[in-house]
Amino acid sequence: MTTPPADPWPAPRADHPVDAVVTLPGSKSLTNRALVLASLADGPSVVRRALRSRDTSLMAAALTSLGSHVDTSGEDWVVTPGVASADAAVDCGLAGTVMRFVPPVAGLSTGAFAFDGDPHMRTRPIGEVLGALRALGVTVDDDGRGTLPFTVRGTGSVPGGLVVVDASASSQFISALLLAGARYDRGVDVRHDGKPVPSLPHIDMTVAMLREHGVEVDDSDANRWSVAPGPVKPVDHLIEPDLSNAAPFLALAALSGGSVTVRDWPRLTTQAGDALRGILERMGCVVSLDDTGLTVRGTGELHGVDEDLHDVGELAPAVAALCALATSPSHLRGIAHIRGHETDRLAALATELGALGADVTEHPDGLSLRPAPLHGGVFHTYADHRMAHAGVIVGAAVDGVLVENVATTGKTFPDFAGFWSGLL
Ligand SMILES: O=C(O)C1=C[C@@H](OP(=O)(O)O)[C@@H](O)[C@H](O)C1
Ligand SMILES: C=C(OP(=O)(O)O)C(=O)O
Repeated sequence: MTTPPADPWPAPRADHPVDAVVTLPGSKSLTNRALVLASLADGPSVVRRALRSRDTSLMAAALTSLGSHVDTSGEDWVVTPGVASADAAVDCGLAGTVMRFVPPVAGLSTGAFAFDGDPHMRTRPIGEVLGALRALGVTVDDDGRGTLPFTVRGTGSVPGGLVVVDASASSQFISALLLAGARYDRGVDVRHDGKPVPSLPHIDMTVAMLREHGVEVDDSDANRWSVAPGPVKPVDHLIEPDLSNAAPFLALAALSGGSVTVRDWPRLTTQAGDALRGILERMGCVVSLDDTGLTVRGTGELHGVDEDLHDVGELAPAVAALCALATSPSHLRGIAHIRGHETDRLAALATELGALGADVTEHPDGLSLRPAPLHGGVFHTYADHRMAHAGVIVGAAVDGVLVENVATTGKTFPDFAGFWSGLL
């Protein structure tokens, strides 16, 4: 048992170039997709090197409530599909993947499944998924606000078919319908109608994993994804390290002028975090990928950048923190949708970086930052793991930064504070 970190937590300073080789925990997005697909398969699957964190434990518990057996006792999790024998409550915590991916699966189980989550989760959007499920033949009871709480009444089968959604608030709306769609009587044909869908690499990840499970997916037209009805083959997945959670560690090399290697960085991946390679290079780092992993070397230069992060919005908090330390202005664009993440990340970043002296302007769809001297103070996280990452990045470069509720990193990274301190 690790001791909980102090709250607020004095973020350790990197007062020397940090040289480290790190092995990071598995990807949240890959683990939770692997668990969902395993629960829909026609035999048991193994999820190797599963991420053990709050979001993935909530997913395992949710799928257990729907009748699957999920053995999480070892490093490799074993999922045996099944159907529920009783009504159940599903706790989504603050996990978008649980709130969006599980209701379409619940329609295939039998019983009344009552979904709820953390207080902030009741403000994150889900209405488009609930509307789509109704159009596909699933009964959903809610109060009409399009948020938690709601109840899915599963009957053991879902007619499926064509559905139109506006997924401009979250790519997870599309992934959710695709993941369960092969098990619907007519499959699903999902069309997006609205402003551009954010985080497209995450939909590509869904499609790639469905294909690994033998599911036929047609994504040849923009804004349309069609999943043919059919069985989901059991597959053993080896989970890659979480590349988005690599951001603070690579940032440490960038800001301290050191060198950090993240072991087992895949040469080919569907993870959005892979975009860090280009972003850090544009900020002035030397980046190389070899058989050991990805190495980022800080050069002593940290340039500002102009980045459209629409596809990789989950990187925005860490990138914004680095931009606040850069020696030239930055503009981060295309990320209005991250206002619907664990907190309104644009408002939270503007407030918290600003409180430490950053010259930051909040725009409807992004942030701009100009060089300014930073100082210590309390950095609030709003229960958002990636806000905590932003706080520790600034704290590594600036004296006296205290990160409130650093333990919120447990959403996707066990004992983050202990691991981080171990490098400094
Ligand atoms: O499907 C997924 O695993 C995710 C999709 C993205 O969500 P949005 O499309 O809501 O940005 C991403 O930001 C989130 O961290 C994980
Ligand atoms: C947006 C995120 O999470 P979630 O899966 O809860 O949407 C995130 O991890 O940055």
